[in-house]
Amino acid sequence: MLIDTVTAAPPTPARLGRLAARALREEARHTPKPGLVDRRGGGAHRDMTLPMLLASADALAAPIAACAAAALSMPPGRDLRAVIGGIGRDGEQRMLAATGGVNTHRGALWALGLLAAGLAATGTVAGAARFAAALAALDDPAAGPSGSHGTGVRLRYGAPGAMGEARRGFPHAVRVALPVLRRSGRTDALLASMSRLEDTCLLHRAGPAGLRAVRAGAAAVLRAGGSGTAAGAAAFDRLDRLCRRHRLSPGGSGDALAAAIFLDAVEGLT
Ligand SMILES: CC(C)(COP(=O)(O)OP(=O)(O)OC[C@H]1O[C@@H](n2cnc3c(N)ncnc32)[C@H](O[C@H]2O[C@H](COP(=O)(O)OP(=O)(O)OP(=O)(O)O)[C@@H](O)[C@H]2O)[C@@H]1O)[C@@H](O)C(=O)NCCC(=O)NCCS
Ligand SMILES: Nc1ncnc2[nH]cnc12
Repeated sequence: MLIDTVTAAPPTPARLGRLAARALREEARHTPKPGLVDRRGGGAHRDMTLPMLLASADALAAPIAACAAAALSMPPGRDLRAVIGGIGRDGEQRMLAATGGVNTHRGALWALGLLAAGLAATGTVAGAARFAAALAALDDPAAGPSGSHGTGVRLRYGAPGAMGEARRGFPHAVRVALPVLRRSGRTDALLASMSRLEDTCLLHRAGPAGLRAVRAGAAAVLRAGGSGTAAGAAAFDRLDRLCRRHRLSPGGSGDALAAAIFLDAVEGLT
């Protein structure tokens, strides 16, 4: 269920930044997560560690707070999109400085930055999703050509990726992961997103076949009753091994889980 009640007062931008960084740390520490960095190690990522993700999370508190502050200081529209684009690019540099050049949280900064802006401006999760979608629909006037993996995958497979997800109001964070998080916990929330998201991280690494295998593996765990049942735990183990063996990373779903943890924490304040 999407809650659309107005909070007494939305948290301040600084608090939203702290809550977002905490959500990113909690997502990083949550264990086990197939293919993702967790307390056991780097999963499918040879160049990431848990301490690196924690440092990256802390580096993003300030830019996410700045996105929220910007949304309070001007009406939604092209000027705000331009300001938030600048904050986002600066935030990406901070992330890269904290990680020695590794893209740990580009998608997460994008999602949590836009959602924090929407929470500051509207005070509700549903309002934040609409606000984020409307801002993402506007072109970023300063965006240069991007050689990102997401761009490559969009050109090759037509996958809408992180941009498409934002333009739809982050449905995998808001409508898929968040309700499952509340009902069944973080592991199943991650799996719910993995079973449905067209993750450009998976497409880039393993093409449509890799994406299909991960989606099917996550769906199998949920069909078996979730990670908390014996049959679900066995299916989870198979998925975990598959991701490690073939270096399959559901990075976009890691971001969706972090966003859901963030939204849940903000709603919990009211
Ligand atoms: C719009 C931007 C997000 C840029 O998007 P683009 O797709 O061009 O860029 P990417 O660098 O590919 O980053 C997008 C990240 O989003 C995650 N993601 C993937 N699929 C989806 C999806 N369907 N929906 C939502 N999010 C998705 C994903 O993050 C994870 O992947 C990380 C690692 O990815 P990668 O760099 O490809 O690395 P590896 O596979 O590990 O590479 P090798 O080691 O093999 O080399 C992972 O850890 C997750 O975090 C994608 O990475 C946006 O950034 C933008 O426009 N920014 C400009 C500034 C701005 O306007 N900001 C405003 C708000 S702050
Ligand atoms: N735990 C994690 N491991 C790798 N990439 C991620 N992106 C977001 N969370 C992640």
